[in-house]
Amino acid sequence: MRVHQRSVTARAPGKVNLSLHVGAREADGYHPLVTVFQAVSLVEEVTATAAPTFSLEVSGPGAEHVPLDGTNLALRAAHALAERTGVRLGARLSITKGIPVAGGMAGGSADAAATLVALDALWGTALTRPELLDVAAGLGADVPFCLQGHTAVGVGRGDVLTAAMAQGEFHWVFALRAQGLSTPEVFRRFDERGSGLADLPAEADTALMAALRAGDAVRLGEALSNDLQPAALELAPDLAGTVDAARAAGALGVVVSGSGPTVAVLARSAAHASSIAAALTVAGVCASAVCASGPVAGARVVQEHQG
Ligand SMILES: C[C@@](CO)(OP(=O)(O)O)[C@H](O)COP(=O)(O)OP(=O)(O)OC[C@H]1O[C@@H](n2ccc(N)nc2=O)[C@H](O)[C@@H]1O
Ligand SMILES: Nc1ncnc2c1ncn2[C@@H]1O[C@H](COP(=O)(O)OP(=O)(O)O)[C@@H](O)[C@H]1O
Repeated sequence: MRVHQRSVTARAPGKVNLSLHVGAREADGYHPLVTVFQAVSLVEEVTATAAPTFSLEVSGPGAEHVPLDGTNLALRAAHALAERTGVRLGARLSITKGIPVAGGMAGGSADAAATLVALDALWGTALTRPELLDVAAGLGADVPFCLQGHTAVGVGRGDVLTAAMAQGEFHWVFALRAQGLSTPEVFRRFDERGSGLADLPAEADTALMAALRAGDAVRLGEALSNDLQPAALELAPDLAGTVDAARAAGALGVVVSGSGPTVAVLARSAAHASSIAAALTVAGVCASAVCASGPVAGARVVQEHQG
């Protein structure tokens, strides 16, 4: 007889940094940031099933590049939640990837955020949002935003969040690169270039925040920026061709997402995004081009099975 265990499935979004200002490296190795995140409709799903010990399986695009050992962010999230709550239970975690691995879109962080939400429900630990955000911040700079979703300004390491006023739906094309970029390596190249010496702004760009409040995609496209982009382009010079091709295809704005190498391309509408994606694919300037929209909600439970 097959025994069905109780399980909970949670979904968490990837992100694009609409602007990313980076200051000089601090003693702890991290860089202070002023960034505006937008959560987008490329998502990860994590199913947590009751089990006496922890185990992990990963499927979907790029799954073969995801570590299955204790460094996996989903497993780290599970252990962090168990420690925080004193729970002595395990879980079988099954991740379905929809966010490019090592793509600058916070795929691993989304797995961690989805795992926290799924296990909080499965184990009945019922942490408050601030408590979950606190556990998330201990796992990585992007994890709190994957939990929160929508559009937000991030300062500190990018983990101190304030929700941003935004209206409307924005249409994106994400040009994916076959090989990812390592976030620490991009920050290292940023340091070598001496790029972090300019003063960090006190707050997020006024023009960008106004464009979000107005739901104005044209002005948002003009306001996109990323201090890590020159370092990412040095490490992956082929990205310059992707950026140029997206501009030539009529994009409202083009920016490397986070530490790259995914190139985020803002379009006027869903149909415009499809035509830009087709143009990038035909031009052969990326491994694939996927359409998505934002903002979307943060990590949340989407299904529960009672077992
Ligand atoms: C660059 C950004 C922009 O949103 O995103 P990604 O491109 O990774 O998606 C983030 O700052 C990345 O966040 P995340 O990937 O969660 O970083 P973590 O795991 O905490 O840190 C990985 C490494 O990145 C560097 N790091 C990260 C954040 C930060 N504010 N300063 C840093 O210098 C450090 O070298 C750190 O050891
Ligand atoms: N659950 C996970 N999914 C993807 N990558 C993970 C995961 N856990 C740990 N990693 C490691 O984190 C690195 C960064 O991956 P990812 O979060 O996808 O990209 P980025 O930090 O560029 O947004 C990967 O190369 C991988 O070694």
